[in-house]
Formats: sequence, C-alpha cells, structure tokens
Amino acid sequence: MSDTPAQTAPFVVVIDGPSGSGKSSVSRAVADRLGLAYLDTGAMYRALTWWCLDQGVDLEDTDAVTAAAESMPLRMGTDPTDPRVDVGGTDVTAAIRETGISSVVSAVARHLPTRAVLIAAQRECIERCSRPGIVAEGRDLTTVVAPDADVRLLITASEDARLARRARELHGGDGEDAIAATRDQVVRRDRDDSAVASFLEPTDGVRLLDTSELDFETTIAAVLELVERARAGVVDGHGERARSHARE
Ligand SMILES: Nc1ncnc2c1ncn2[C@@H]1O[C@H](COP(=O)(O)OP(=O)(O)OP(=O)(O)O)[C@@H](O)[C@H]1O
Ligand SMILES: Nc1ccn([C@H]2C[C@H](O)[C@@H](COP(=O)(O)O)O2)c(=O)n1
Repeated sequence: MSDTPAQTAPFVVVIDGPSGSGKSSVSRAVADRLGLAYLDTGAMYRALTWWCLDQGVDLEDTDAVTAAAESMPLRMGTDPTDPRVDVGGTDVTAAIRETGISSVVSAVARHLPTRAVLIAAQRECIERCSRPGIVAEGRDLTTVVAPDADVRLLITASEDARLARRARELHGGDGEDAIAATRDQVVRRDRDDSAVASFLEPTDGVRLLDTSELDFETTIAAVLELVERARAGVVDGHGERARSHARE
C-alpha cells in the first residue's frame, strides 16, 4: 500500500457508538480487511488527556486544555494493524488505555473549544488519508466530524452486553465484581460523554447496528456488507449511493 495521499477523495466510513459497543475493534477489522486506513478519534482525546497530565495542565481549565490541544505534538498511526499513538516522541499507545486516563478523559472531551481543535485535526486526517479510504470511529463522527461520509453507522449494544464485554476484556470475566469494577468506564462515562456528543441514537441518515446478540465475526460481516453495498452504489453509478436506500 502506497504512503502517497490518494488522488481522488477517499471513501469514508464513520462509526459512532457508546463505550464497549465494539466500534473500535470492529472498525479496525473492517479497515484491515478492506485495505483502508483507520482513525481512532477516542485515542486523540485520550492522548490529549495524557499530554495535559504530563504537562501539569488543569483538566477543568478550558483555555489551558485547548492551548494544550493546539500545541500537542501528536502523531496518529492509521494502519489498522498497528494504530500507534505518539506524543512528542513517546509511544503512548498503551498508556492512554490505563484506568487513570479512562476515568478522567471525559473531563477533557467536554470542553467545546478543545473539541474544535481535535475535530479539525480529525477532518484533516480523513481528507489526507494515505489509503483509498478510511474507517474513522468515535462519538461524533456521523453527526459533526464527517456528516457527509459515504457510510455512516451507529454501532450499539445493550448496557448489559457492553458491561460484560468490557469486564471480560479488563478483568478476564463478567462476574458481579468484574461488572461493578467496569461500571464507571461504561455507564458513567457514557452519561458524561453524551452531554457533548450524540451517540446513543442514530440521527437522520445514520444506519443502526445493534450487536447485543451478534458475535464479533457476525458484526464484522454485517458492516462489510453495508460498506460493499455503499461502494457498489458509487461504482455502479446507479445515481444514488447505497446509503440513500438504507433503512434509517
Ligand atoms: N459483537 C461483539 N460480540 C462480542 N464481543 C465484542 C463484539 N464487538 C466487540 N466485542 C468486544 O468488546 C470489547 C469492547 O470493544 P471495543 O473496544 O471495540 O469497544 P468500543 O466501542 O470501541 O469502546 P470504547 O469506546 O470504550 O473504547 C472488546 O473486547 C471487543 O473484542
Ligand atoms: N469522537 C469522540 C471520540 C471520543 N470522545 C471521548 C469520549 C470518551 O470517553 C473518550 C475516549 O474514547 P474511547 O477511546 O473510549 O472511544 O473520548 C469524544 O468525545 N468524541
């Protein structure tokens, strides 16, 4: 795959959803199988949180956090097999997943001027992607960052399913204690995050995929089918893109 920017506009797939719905893992797998780039916008908010803590910035101070976003030397890897996140030469890919970041990242994401800085960077990354297209995921991709994307999808799952998935991932099981330890990362975070982004219900034109009863492979297959239909709509030149026919 060439690293030179695509000559034509990239094919853009955007996926939003609540915590633990599976949007990151599904987006990565879909991008990998289709040879597309991958952008994890949540990782950008997490990297900024890491940078603010590293620089001693007060997470409640909108101006200071926004200035930090503007000066942050962030490099987002967009290879779905190795989505590395680098801040000023430090590989923070693992560090930004730690509980210390997860528990405070919503405080950073709630500052609207800060969001504007990251949203501009996300749009640039999507426009300049080094592959024929990109799968970008987060909380406000379908509504704010890329409302004109070729495919717009909201992936969701019941709260119980999401808690169980996250508990298995973080604590190796979904027993009572593991679920209790996971609640803050899923339920409280979604409540805080939904104050500044709309990701609990699909807005007009956004497809909904409820994965509560689907396993990982079936979910990927459903997204791939949606993407292929959209691509066929473009390539076949039937006038309208597949998303125009979609059940919305
Ligand atoms: N359809 C599915 N069935 C079962 N497990 C799934 C499914 N989709 C994802 N998972 C698993 O659920 C966990 C959470 O997935 P993932 O990290 O992709 O969620 P997310 O929506 O990106 O969450 P967050 O926004 O908190 O990062 C992972 O361990 C993933 O492998
Ligand atoms: N487009 C986005 C992406 C993420 N966020 C916020 C909300 C999350 O709590 C945090 C981390 O995201 P995650 O890695 O869990 O997907 O970033 C947002 O506000 N907008």
